[in-house]
Parts: sequence; structure tokens; C-alpha cells
Amino acid sequence: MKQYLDLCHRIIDEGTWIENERTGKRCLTVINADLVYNVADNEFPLITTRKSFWKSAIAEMLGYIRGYDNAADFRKLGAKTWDANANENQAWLNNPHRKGEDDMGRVYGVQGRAWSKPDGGSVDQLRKIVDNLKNGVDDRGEILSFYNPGEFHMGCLRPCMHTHNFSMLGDTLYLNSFQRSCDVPLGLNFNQVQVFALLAIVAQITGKKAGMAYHKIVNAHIYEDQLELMRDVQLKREPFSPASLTINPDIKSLEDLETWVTMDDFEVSGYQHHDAIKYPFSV
Ligand SMILES: Nc1nc(=O)c2c([nH]1)NC[C@@H]1CN(c3ccc(C(=O)N[C@@H](CCC(=O)O)C(=O)O)cc3)CN21
Ligand SMILES: O=c1ccn([C@H]2C[C@H](O)[C@@H](COP(=O)(O)O)O2)c(=O)[nH]1
Repeated sequence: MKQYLDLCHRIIDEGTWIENERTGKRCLTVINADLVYNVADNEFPLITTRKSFWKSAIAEMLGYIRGYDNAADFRKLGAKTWDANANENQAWLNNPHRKGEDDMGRVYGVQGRAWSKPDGGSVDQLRKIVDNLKNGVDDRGEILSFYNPGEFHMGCLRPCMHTHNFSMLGDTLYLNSFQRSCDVPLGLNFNQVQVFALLAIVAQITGKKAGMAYHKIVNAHIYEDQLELMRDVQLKREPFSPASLTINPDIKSLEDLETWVTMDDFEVSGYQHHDAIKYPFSV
């Protein structure tokens, strides 16, 4: 929690105003932030200075794991977070690659599970990582990358958290996650949960101990219409002690995640939080 609050204060104290062409808004921006989550000790990085909708965040991550390309599938899991990018962004609505209502195109999980090969067929990056780790192999290239510039024109948004690099020391699994762009009031509240949960889940299905997760953010920003709520409301509140996450131990494989797992298989205990804050969302 402290590292999140420190980043918010840093943006407000030292940030530079940058015009963003895509959204038509100004963002108070800093470059480079390094967040660390202790998954080994289950120090779940859930924001307490406002109500955090952690189930949506984990549902989003599960949708990426499943390779979803449709906002309706995310909704069925419990995340409405892709509705606006799939259906309200004019550039995407005009894009000939859009396959209709709710289509997100070739983003995130599509790249993670079915990266198109120029000579035909596709690469399932996550399957390879899980198989290797389960067999005790870390080839120093256990990388799940959603960032495919050759297909940006076929998706509604370029991935923000674009790369997850797993590694092993003995039987302890680590994760380094890279994010190019971060909406700190809205997105980071989710992304922290997702990096933590991704390491916890992958460790569980590969039979490893979870270690630390390292989260690198390049451009961290607060949109101009979010600033007042962050500075004058959220940052005036005292944080509560952290919550912890429990994952159903019956989840044992990638197939389990692909087939029967729902948000009922995740539980958070000891979550004390301040009231929700409705931050404006920029499409
Ligand atoms: N401008 C912007 N910020 C983002 O954080 C973001 C995007 N765009 N586009 C792609 C995804 C979608 N994400 C989202 C989208 C919506 C919420 C959101 O509305 N959160 C509310 C309510 C959540 C709920 O009810 O489930 C929140 O209070 O956290 C959060 C992250 C993160 N990403
Ligand atoms: O997981 C996510 C996804 C998106 N965001 C934010 C970061 C930016 O504010 C927008 C994306 O806009 P770009 O112009 O493509 O950078 O969405 C996030 O924080 N976390």
C-alpha cells in the first residue's frame, strides 16, 4: 500500500503535464516506477484507501489467460472493464478488422495464447511456459508477451502490461512484469492485483513456491479529471492493514483455469477499506 501511495504523491509533487492525443486529455506524468509484491508471504497489494473491485481485476487476468478477444466473455467472468474500449472508441468502431459488438481484436491474451506465425499456425506462449516450469525447466526465456506491433492495427488498444517474464531459483518461482503506460487511479489498482495473482496462480499450477513479483512501470500518470479526487480525497485517508488472498487449492492445471474456474475460486479475507471513489475513465 505504501508504495502505491508514494507513487501517487510523487506524481502530484514531481509530475509533468503531458497532452495525450488519443484521449484528448492532459496527464500528470512521471517516468519509471518499480513496485514489488511479496507473494511468498501473501502480502496481497489491495488498495485500502478506497474500495477496490479485486474480483474484476482477477477476472480480467483469467480472461487473458484464456486468450479471450471479446468484452462479452470478460463480462461473463465478472469484468466490465473492456466494454468501453471494445464499443466506445471511434477509431476502433471505424476499424475494418473489428468483428462487431464487443470484439476487442488481437489484443492481450490472443497474443499470449495464439501469436500468429508468418509461416502459418500459431504459438501458445503460456502453454510452453507452464509445461517448462512444471518440468523444472527455466530456459531464461519464459516470457509471455502481448506486445505484437505487427498486429496493433487489428486490436482496440495496445497492451499496457505487455510482458510477464517468469523465472525460477530452485523450486521458487519469480515474476517480472512490464507495463508501458499506467492510469494510476484506475488501472494500477487492478494491475497490482493482477501481477500478484498471476504469480500465485502460475506457481500453484506448476507446483512451485511463489517468490517475489517485480512490477516495472514506464509512464505512470493521473488524468487531469482524476487529480482532485486523488489529491483531496484518496490521499487524505489513512490506509488499513493489508488483506490476504486465498486461491482454491483444487486448481491444479492450465486446463482447470481454462474450463471450470470462476471468481468463486478466489477469496479475500481481512479486507478493510474506505468508501469507493468513482474515478473518471478515459476511452
Ligand atoms: N483509461 C484507461 N485506464 C485503464 O486503467 C484502462 C483502460 N483505459 N483501458 C483498458 C483497461 C481497462 N481497465 C479498467 C477499466 C475500468 C476500470 C473501472 O472502471 N474500475 C472501477 C470500477 C470497477 C468495477 O466496478 O468492477 C473502479 O472503481 O476501480 C478499471 C480498469 C484498465 N485499463
Ligand atoms: O491494464 C491496464 C490497461 C490500461 N491502462 C491504462 C493506461 C492508459 O491510461 C490507458 C491506455 O492508453 P494508451 O494511450 O494506449 O497508453 O489505459 C492501465 O493503466 N492498465
